[in-house]
This record gives sequence, structure tokens and C-alpha cells, in this order.
Amino acid sequence: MLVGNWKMFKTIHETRHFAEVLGRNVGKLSADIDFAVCPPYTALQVAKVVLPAQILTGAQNMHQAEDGAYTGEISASMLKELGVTYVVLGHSERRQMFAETDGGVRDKVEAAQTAGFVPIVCVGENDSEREAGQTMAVVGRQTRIALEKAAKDGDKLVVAYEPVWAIGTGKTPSPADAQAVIQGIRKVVAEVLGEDAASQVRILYGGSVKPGNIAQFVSQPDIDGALVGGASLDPESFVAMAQSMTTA
Ligand SMILES: O=C(CO)COP(=O)(O)O
Repeated sequence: MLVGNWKMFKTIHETRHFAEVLGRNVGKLSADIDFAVCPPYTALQVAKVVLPAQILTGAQNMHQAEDGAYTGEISASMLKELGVTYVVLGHSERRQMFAETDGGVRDKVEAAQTAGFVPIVCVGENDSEREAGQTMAVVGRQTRIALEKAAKDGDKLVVAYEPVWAIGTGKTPSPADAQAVIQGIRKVVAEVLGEDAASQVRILYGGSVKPGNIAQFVSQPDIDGALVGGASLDPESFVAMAQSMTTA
């Protein structure tokens, strides 16, 4: 699975341009890979219309309430009308800059699944937690709490391991280290949702993924794909990553 998280990048006009270039390269996209991009809310509608059919869309966040006095927030039913498949939840930028909590992410996961979306739950340790040897403790806690109210169906869930220190820095864990953490996450999924869910759930790696390094991550046994920020903004680079995954 290859997912582009566009963060706060791309206007409607720029989204159209991305789709045009991708459309010309659509023959290079393997039918064995699930593709998605997660544009800002303002470009979700146009993205659904102009992107090739095999590129699904995801939102970058969602409020857990059905509706209400929550200025600036977006509900599941609003996303439903836009044909969204996935919702990224608990991204570290939201945890760090917008005070999202483990419990809040849990409530959003429940609301997103109830609405029929597949949440992409992001977990990851920061630099000091990593240096203190707390990676698995932090990632395990984030995963356990996020899944407390989740469906026991691994098809309805994606988890992304994104070490905070690797996001937008050009630094990455070694593929073996990412594999070890993701194997640990799969164990936690088994504890919370059962073995069947754990074997079905897709767990992605994210953090400074680009065409030149994606193959080494996705060829690890427990890594089912990548969640990509910066390198997903350029359509040529998105296609190059898709091609590297095919040969990995
Ligand atoms: O945060 C990320 C995806 O959600 C990763 O971002 P970069 O690929 O830009 O490091």
C-alpha cells in the first residue's frame, strides 16, 4: 500500500496538475498495490473527481462527533459525501501541535470505522523517547489505546509507524529497526483485536520515505507499505515509488 499524506500542501489547481501527470503514467501503477492520497480538505472533492480510479482518497483528520459547535472541524458525514476511503488519525503533527491525545485518537478511530472509513492510525516515538530506549513502550501504548474501541477486523484498519525524528528530516531507522518495531505493533494489535485482525491489518512505515529507499522498507516481512509526506507531492516521484515497490 502506498499512501501520500500531502499535509498543508496543494491548492485545487495544484491537485489538478498532480492528477494530470499521474493520469499520463497510470500504466506504470501495479494493480497489486493499493494507492491513496490524502489532500487537504479543500482539495478532497476535486481529487476524487480528477485522479485515476485506482488512486483512492483519504482525509488527514476528522472530528469524532456527528455534528455540533466545533468551529473549524469536519465530521464523518461531511467526508462521506466526498467519497473518502481513508482517514489519517493521530498523526504526530496533530499530537504535537494540536494537542491530540491517545484517548481522542481512540474516539476518532471508533467514529471513523462506524462511518465506514478505514482509519490510518499513526504512532511513533520522538527523539528523546528513542534515546531513552522507550520506543516500543510509547508505540505500544499509542497503539493499544487507539484500538480500544476498534472493530476486530483487520481489513478495516491501517496502522502507520512514523518515528517523529524521521519525519521531514531525511533520517530514517534502518529497515531492520523499522521491521522490529512494526513486528512489535502487530503483536499489540493481536493482544487488543486478536490474531486474525493482526495478520490482516496493514502496517506502513513513514518518515523520509523516497523513491531511493522505499524498496528496502517494503521488502521487510511485516512492512505492508509506506505513508509518505514530502516525496508524495511530486507526481513523478509518487510513480517512481510505486515502481520501486513493484520490484521490491
Ligand atoms: O509524516 C509523514 C507522512 O505522514 C512523513 O513525512 P515525510 O515523508 O515528509 O518525512
